[in-house]
Amino acid sequence: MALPGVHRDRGELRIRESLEEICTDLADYIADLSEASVKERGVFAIALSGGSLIALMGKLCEAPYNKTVDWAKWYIFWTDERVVAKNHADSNYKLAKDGLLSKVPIVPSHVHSINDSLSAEEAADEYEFVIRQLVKSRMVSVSDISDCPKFDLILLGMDSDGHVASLFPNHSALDEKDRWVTFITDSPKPPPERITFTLPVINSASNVAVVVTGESKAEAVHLAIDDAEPECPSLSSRMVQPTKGKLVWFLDEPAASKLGSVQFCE
Ligand SMILES: O=C1O[C@H](COP(=O)(O)O)[C@@H](O)[C@H](O)[C@H]1O
Repeated sequence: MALPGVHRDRGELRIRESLEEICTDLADYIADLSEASVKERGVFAIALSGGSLIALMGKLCEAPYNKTVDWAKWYIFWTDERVVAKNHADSNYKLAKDGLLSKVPIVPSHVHSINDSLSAEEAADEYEFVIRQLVKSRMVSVSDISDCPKFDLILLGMDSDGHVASLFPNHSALDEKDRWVTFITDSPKPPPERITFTLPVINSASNVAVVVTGESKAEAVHLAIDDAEPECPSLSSRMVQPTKGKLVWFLDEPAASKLGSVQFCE
């Protein structure tokens, strides 16, 4: 059963009973945004996360999406990446390639992953430079408020600690306001070295979707969406507040099970 609604100032909540429903709704959502962006701009600039998200995007590899989405117009980026070889089991690029990109007709030169031969700091700097070039060429739009890149869609997962991308609780990376891409070398979740979009970039997107499933994440979903609690850690998931863009949460019922008295706006 779908429980659509808009949580006051925390975006649209799409709570679904089954993973099957989430996968279908997510595929429709992405396909619709892709069509609208291609119609408006001629391209679709999408940033992927790793983790459970890629499997939840699996419907896009099937009919009708595999034949109806204009894949050649997609430009693909990562919201975060582990600083490991691209063929390493921990690589978000490998996860997406194996689970999605190898199954749809993406243009290889439109796939922008990090240079895995560099240090974390160098990889972050170079990734930001690549994005800056694509903003200059208007392949990626630019926010008229923050001068940050305005991705057409940023897809986030959220771990049970409430982090999105590689922006971990109480980490100094949460405070980064100037860089578009930063790096960490002390990730509490292995591997330790990662690059990540910063919050100004995430919050400059035209659309942000946070896709969260499973009861293990219910407390983090509550902390991310419901009214702030005293002593709540600094959670990047709570700081996802697009300046002008639209925020949508895709939740299964177990992940949404601890949401408080959600004030749905009609
Ligand atoms: O380490 C990471 O974790 C998050 C969440 O993963 P999930 O499996 O709990 O959905 C992921 O979004 C991020 O890209 C990844 O680097």
